[in-house]
Amino acid sequence: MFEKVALIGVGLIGSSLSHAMRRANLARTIAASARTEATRAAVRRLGLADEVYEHAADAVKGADLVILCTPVGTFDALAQEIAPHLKDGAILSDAGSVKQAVVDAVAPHLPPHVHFIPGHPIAGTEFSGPESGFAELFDGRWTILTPLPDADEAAVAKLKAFWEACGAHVEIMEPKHHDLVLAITSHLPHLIAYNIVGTVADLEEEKKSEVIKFSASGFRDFTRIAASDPTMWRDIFINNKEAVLEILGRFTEDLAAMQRHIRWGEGDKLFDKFTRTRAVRRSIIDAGQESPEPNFGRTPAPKKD
Ligand SMILES: NC(=O)C1=CN([C@@H]2O[C@H](COP(=O)(O)OP(=O)(O)OC[C@H]3O[C@@H](n4cnc5c(N)ncnc54)[C@H](O)[C@@H]3O)[C@@H](O)[C@H]2O)C=CC1
Ligand SMILES: O=C(O)C(=O)Cc1ccc(O)cc1
Repeated sequence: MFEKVALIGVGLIGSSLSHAMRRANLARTIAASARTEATRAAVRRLGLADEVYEHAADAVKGADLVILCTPVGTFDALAQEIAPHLKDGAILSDAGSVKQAVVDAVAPHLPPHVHFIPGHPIAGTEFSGPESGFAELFDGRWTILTPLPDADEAAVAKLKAFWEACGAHVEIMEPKHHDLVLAITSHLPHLIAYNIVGTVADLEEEKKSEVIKFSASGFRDFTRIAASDPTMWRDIFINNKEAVLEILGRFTEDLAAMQRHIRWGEGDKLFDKFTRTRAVRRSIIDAGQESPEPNFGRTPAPKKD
């Protein structure tokens, strides 16, 4: 599909993209850039790229498709660095979890001959780094593309075909709409997990060890999410401030209502709420968005010897 694809950053998403591209034979050459020698050594050892560079500017030379796979807070500087080196007609995309801030950070640096089409695979795990990726990560999951209004249709179609060949379903959205949807479905749950596990982390030692000893699966599920990469999630909240604060406002109102129901013994109100939430779970399962196998698509494939 592409002569040369450049992956900037080879963590969970970059390495999974490499595996998915190899699986479907989507690139004749995969180039990658990674800042540290340790990551570059892992990339070579795992065969994740044919060309490995320290600097993004070197990796993008001659690439038909470039995908930024680093935390979103790095995109502004990276776009500045690579802009002069991008090939005529190259597609530049990304995997960042927020979209309007990415458009604002990247687009101003780009020359007109580059097709910038932001993207976001709604697939991941709490693991990071080049060893954590696997080819099946995107299978049956959504990737959202947020092209600008004047985007080249052929380039959008090509990037869509690329993600489909990586196993994903593709949807096109406005960046701001994406950010609001993801604030609800992904960013708020992560914030809640960081908060609940943070509350436990701040308990005095004796209580904390009891929580760990007797932790039920509900709390364990939160610890999985709260183990996600701190840099990545710091950048997501800082760059999706408006939508996260909007949805957090609603969340705190609903939480206060539940607090009231408990205080006043309004069991019927709690029962109604829990009945409605159960229906949401049901509809996710019916829509095929949750596999019967626990944590499918969120845990890495077993390591091969
Ligand atoms: N982890 C997840 O579940 C998902 C993450 N994303 C998005 O994909 C992007 C990548 O995330 P992951 O692969 O999970 O992260 P990761 O932490 O596994 O990998 C990121 C890589 O970028 C490198 N990096 C960091 N700063 C850099 C810089 N200034 N210049 C060059 N390289 C730098 C890191 O060393 C690391 O190798 C993020 O923007 C994230 O929001 C999207 C969907 C799911
Ligand atoms: O591991 C989980 O539960 C996730 O929610 C993974 C994830 C993290 C960030 C994204 O932008 C998309 C998916």
